[in-house]
Amino acid sequence: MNKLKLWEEAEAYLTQYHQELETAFTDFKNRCEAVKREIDVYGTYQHTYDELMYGAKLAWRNSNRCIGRLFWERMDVIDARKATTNEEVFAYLIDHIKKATNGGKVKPMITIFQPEVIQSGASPVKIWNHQLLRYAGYETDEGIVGDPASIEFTKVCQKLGWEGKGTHFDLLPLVVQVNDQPPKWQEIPDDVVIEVPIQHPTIDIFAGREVKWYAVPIISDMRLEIGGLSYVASPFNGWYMGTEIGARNFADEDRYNFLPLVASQLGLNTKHLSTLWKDRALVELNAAVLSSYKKAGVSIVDHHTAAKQFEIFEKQEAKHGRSVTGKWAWLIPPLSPATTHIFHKPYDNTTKKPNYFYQDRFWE
Ligand code: HEM
Ligand SMILES: N=C(Nc1cccc(CNC[C@@H]2CCCN2)c1)c1cccs1
Repeated sequence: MNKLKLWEEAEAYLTQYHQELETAFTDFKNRCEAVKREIDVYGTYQHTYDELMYGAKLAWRNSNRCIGRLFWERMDVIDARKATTNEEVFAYLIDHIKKATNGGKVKPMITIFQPEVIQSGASPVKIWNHQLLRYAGYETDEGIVGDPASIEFTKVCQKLGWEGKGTHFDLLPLVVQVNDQPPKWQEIPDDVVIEVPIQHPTIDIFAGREVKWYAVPIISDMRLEIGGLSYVASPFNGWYMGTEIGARNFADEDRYNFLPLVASQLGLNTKHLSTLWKDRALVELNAAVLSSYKKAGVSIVDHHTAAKQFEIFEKQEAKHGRSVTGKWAWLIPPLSPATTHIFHKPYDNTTKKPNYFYQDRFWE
């Protein structure tokens, strides 16, 4: 990005920042002058902590695929821009897992490392994980063990020297890279992770198998763009919506594929699709996920409540004269979508900035 483009992006963000926070006009003008000069001299600029914090929250508010945006203003923002070594990065990541887990009362949080260097496009800190907590996947002679979605990344970790136990629920190591040196990996200490045993309240739906899932989803491979600056390592978490686990991670045929087992434990006739055995199994599986998290005292939201919260978000935004953008196909939940208001209306999928974006995998 050249200096002029960067200034245009910076000015657009500073304008929104000062307008929404209703700061004094002179403060806005002085800040613009300072940033303009900084870009002119250094080819880049530094956000103040407040600009960084508000930008991360706006990026969440602008995330078209997110149903959880009602709480966009309530997020802890950790400034990790001074971290430069692998050890410092690992420490921030483990601290993030600990603080966000908060004993089960999950706190939305983001940890923001140094931005990409505008001139060279180099990124000083890279996180190779898709999520800080995720289970390994292995291809074995007896078939796939663990999470099929992790098979490729698990091989990368094994090439780096990591060895998993080979169970269906092996937490992958953290893999980070600084200044394009070779990546380093580190196991996550057991005591900072909460995992939830998944059981149905009344039926043995997994036929005695130990099934669990981790408490906190922490996305660590997206790029946070604020005012022209790209924070390529900015892991963020919320809490889970039950269907993510019960209707996708456990139900997809190319994930844990538990529906046939659950249906058979429910005594359903799986010979004909028309018996709706998949639908009955899905409901019991999702009920089991929600009741298990609740029993464990770990935050989770059901898809009906989440849709109601999103409706309040839409009304709140309208009251502030702001348009809500969204991606319909992602906002509707994968279970009983038409029972939510979202299904019955269109959404404008325009991309506003600041926002979170996909970026190329650092390990391919
Ligand atoms: C607080 C509770 C939250 C809930 C219940 C929630 C729920 C969800 C769900 C269900 C999805 C769809 C995920 C999928 O289908 O794979 C999603 C997507 C997304 N959420 Fe949220 N969210 C929450 C907080 C956050 C926070 C704190 C951020 C960032 C600061 C965020 C940013 C996003 C983004 C960027 C996506 C799209 C991801 C992609 O395109 O792969 N969400 N959210
Ligand atoms: N509840 C959450 N779920 C979530 C949010 C964003 C992205 C993801 C992972 N999405 C990718 C998966 C894999 C393909 C389709 N879904 C999960 C949150 C994760 C981080 C903050 S909220």
